[in-house]
Amino acid sequence: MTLALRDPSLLRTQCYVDGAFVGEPADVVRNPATGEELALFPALDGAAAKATVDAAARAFKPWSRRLAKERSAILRNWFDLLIANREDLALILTSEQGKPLAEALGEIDYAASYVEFYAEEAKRIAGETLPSHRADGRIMVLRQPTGVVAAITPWNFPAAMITRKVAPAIAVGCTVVVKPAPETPLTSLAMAELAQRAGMPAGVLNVITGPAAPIGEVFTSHPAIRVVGFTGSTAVGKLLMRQAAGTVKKVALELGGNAPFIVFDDADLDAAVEGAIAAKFRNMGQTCVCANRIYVQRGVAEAFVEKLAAAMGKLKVGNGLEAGITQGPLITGRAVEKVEAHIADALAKGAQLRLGGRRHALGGTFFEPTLLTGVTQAMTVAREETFGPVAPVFVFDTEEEVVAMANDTEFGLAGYFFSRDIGRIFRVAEDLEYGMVGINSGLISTELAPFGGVKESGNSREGSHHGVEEFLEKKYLFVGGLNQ
Ligand SMILES: NC(=O)C1=CN([C@@H]2O[C@H](COP(=O)(O)OP(=O)(O)OC[C@H]3O[C@@H](n4cnc5c(N)ncnc54)[C@H](OP(=O)(O)O)[C@@H]3O)[C@@H](O)[C@H]2O)C=CC1
Ligand SMILES: O=C(O)CCCC(=O)O
Repeated sequence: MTLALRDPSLLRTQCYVDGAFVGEPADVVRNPATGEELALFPALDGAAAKATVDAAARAFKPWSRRLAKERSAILRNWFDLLIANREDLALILTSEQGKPLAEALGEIDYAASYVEFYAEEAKRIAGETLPSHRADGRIMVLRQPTGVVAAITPWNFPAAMITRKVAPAIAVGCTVVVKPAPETPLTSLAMAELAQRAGMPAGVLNVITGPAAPIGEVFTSHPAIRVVGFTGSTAVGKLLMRQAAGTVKKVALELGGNAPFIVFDDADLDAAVEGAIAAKFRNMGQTCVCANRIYVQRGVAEAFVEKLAAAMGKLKVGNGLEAGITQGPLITGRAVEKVEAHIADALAKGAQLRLGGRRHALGGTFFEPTLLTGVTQAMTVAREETFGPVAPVFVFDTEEEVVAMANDTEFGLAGYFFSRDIGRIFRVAEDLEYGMVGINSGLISTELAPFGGVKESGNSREGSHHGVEEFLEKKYLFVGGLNQ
């Protein structure tokens, strides 16, 4: 299949290593909406991954010694090119990932916003002086780039999950090797092409594709790598953490969620429904911050469910490249099977099906937006991330009860609630064991805020001024002998 790109040279199908596009065609990337083959891309082995890390290690010293203002200018050029090419990038993204084109354009803008933010932040990395314990001495703290960073990213946000790791790392003087998900390599390679055009020196940003296990092994054992950044499943995050222990690397994890979405009886129900649609059905429910459990207070439960069903009835499933589509395909057949298993488990344990529940008539991996009621904590949907278009509604009576249910999970990424009671807003916000809480909003993502989780959902923050911390070491200098 050929994509109607304004700039066909953005369709890169080789890895980007040390400033050159390399590698032989091996694996297929397909359009999940049509099953069509889009391109072949390389499968680099562990030795090639090691050589790429070596190149990034060679590039580290010169890059870290460049003036912050120079690094900033190159990132700004990259941002400008990402925006100038947003239509082409979005077309590539929708073609390999499936999300509707309007959402893909939104993701490119979102991805670019991290590059813009950290281009600015590059110039604001300040150290400090501290009161000294000796009259003849001074204490200074330098903040220096950690070294080479490895980034392993998922298919659900093929652009934004890369820039929010790569941009802060490069801004402070680190160099980076990225392994994108095999479902979505083309967006990352197009972004690498634009980084090269932006003037990023060879070795500063590298993108390699290939089997995860040997590449992950190199990333977690190579002595030059100081930080491993990962967004993906909790199981793989734990594996990487174990592997990285051998060389005591920093491991910055952004893992799975099980987001509660709570509607109190004092909420604005229309706003809550709008928020639920945004939080549940963005990217077909394939987002780690997607609402996974919808808790509604008994007095408003039926009214909320009716309004939610009406809003879900307006969602339009289809090929994301067609006008008016709001729900693309799921990423793989495996993802469809997980959604089906969660629905079957809920129905077997007494839930009622209000809407959907089946594969969509379009076939492939398209799935009907599904509404379940009568859901309980005993069902799989209460415990595991569905990562699909299933809205399970639980009913609760009291604030204490719902906070306990919301926190009854090993995950702690995002939570949401709708209420107009100011006392409740602060009580519940403080009691929810989550890294991020959306209050009267179903959308919380922005480059301006620290994104990340607690418990088994992760251990780092991406975005805002906090997002550089993973990539900086503090070095303490003591200067003595000053009063002699
Ligand atoms: N937090 C989030 O945003 C995401 C959460 N998930 C959750 O995970 C579930 C499964 O999705 P899935 O795509 O399989 O997630 P994975 O965690 O398996 O994949 C995410 C990334 O990790 C890589 N990876 C897998 N195994 C290893 C390894 N041994 N060493 C290094 N890298 C590795 C993958 O590469 P490869 O595909 O080549 O194995 C991919 O690039 C979803 O249903 C969802 O619940 C998934 C994606 C994103
Ligand atoms: O699912 C994810 O990990 C990506 C989160 C997208 C966002 O930043 O909102």
